[in-house]
Amino acid sequence: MGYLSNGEWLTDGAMPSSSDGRFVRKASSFRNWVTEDGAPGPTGDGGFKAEPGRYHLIVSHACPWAHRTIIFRKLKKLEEIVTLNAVEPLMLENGWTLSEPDPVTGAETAWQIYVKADPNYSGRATVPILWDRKSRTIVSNESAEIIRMFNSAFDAWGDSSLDFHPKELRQEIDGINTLIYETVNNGVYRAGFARTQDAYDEAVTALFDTLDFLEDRLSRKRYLTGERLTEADWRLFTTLVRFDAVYNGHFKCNIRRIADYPNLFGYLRELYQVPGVAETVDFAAIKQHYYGSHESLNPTRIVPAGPDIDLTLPHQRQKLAA
Ligand SMILES: N[C@@H](CCC(=O)N[C@@H](CS)C(=O)NCC(=O)O)C(=O)O
Repeated sequence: MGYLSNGEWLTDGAMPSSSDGRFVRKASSFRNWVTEDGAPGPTGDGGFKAEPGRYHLIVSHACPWAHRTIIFRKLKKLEEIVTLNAVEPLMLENGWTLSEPDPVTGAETAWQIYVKADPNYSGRATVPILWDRKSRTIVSNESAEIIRMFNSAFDAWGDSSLDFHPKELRQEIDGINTLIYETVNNGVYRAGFARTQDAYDEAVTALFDTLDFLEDRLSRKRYLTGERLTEADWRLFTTLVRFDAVYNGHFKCNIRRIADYPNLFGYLRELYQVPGVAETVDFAAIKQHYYGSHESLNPTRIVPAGPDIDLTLPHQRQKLAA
């Protein structure tokens, strides 16, 4: 995996891991916010006013972080408001690449977009990227914040009746997000990219402890915070939907499959069946990306055939409605 050093693309870097073999994810660096009136958000600089046709989202269909932003764009009905372009599934020596130059930025790779935004940029060239046509820069490369922008900043055009981060549930959502981020969303990567047995054991144990906890919670509640679908559910969904297809085998998260957990599996099917969501899930791209991009984990790059799992089967979660 390559990275940028002072605007130069280098490919001799190892994946980020600490000296004790633990995988460490770097914090995102563009942290501005699109807001209704252009005022600065909780972090970063102002000047990014919500306007139709002004912003452009670069995603990978394989990436669970980018997938959150694709789901929010879809469910909040922002497809005509924020344009989208997707990189190719494989991430090799040039990092994420586009099959043809991006019509908005002119870039052929994700790293070129970072250099256009900051000619001296140092760090990884990750997706998602939210690009501003007007100031020709990156607004944000942090999915957790892009989904908050999509949730409310564009309500003049999108579906303002949907709120995935309602005030009265914010504290609960933030709490569950933290647990799920550390042990599940990033936990699968900490297991898969561990360089030592101890680092792997620690990650896989914490991951399955949380899955067991969530299984119990979802036996009583229809969604993570109760009766209402929130941001926390969509953040969990993008990891769950990849789990049996890639994390179970490729990242060695194989104590159990999601299909072995009746409640988590029913919940996964229900979220998958929310209108519009299934079309955001590209299993071929997901499998090709993971099995084909990480040579150190899968040198043959052979993509396994399974699993044979049907997410369109009835979920029967209605019985949990109050
Ligand atoms: N914190 C970021 C993480 C994004 C991220 O790590 N994306 C991965 C793809 S799944 C990526 O682009 N990796 C490229 C690299 O690390 O070089 C977010 O949630 O937006």
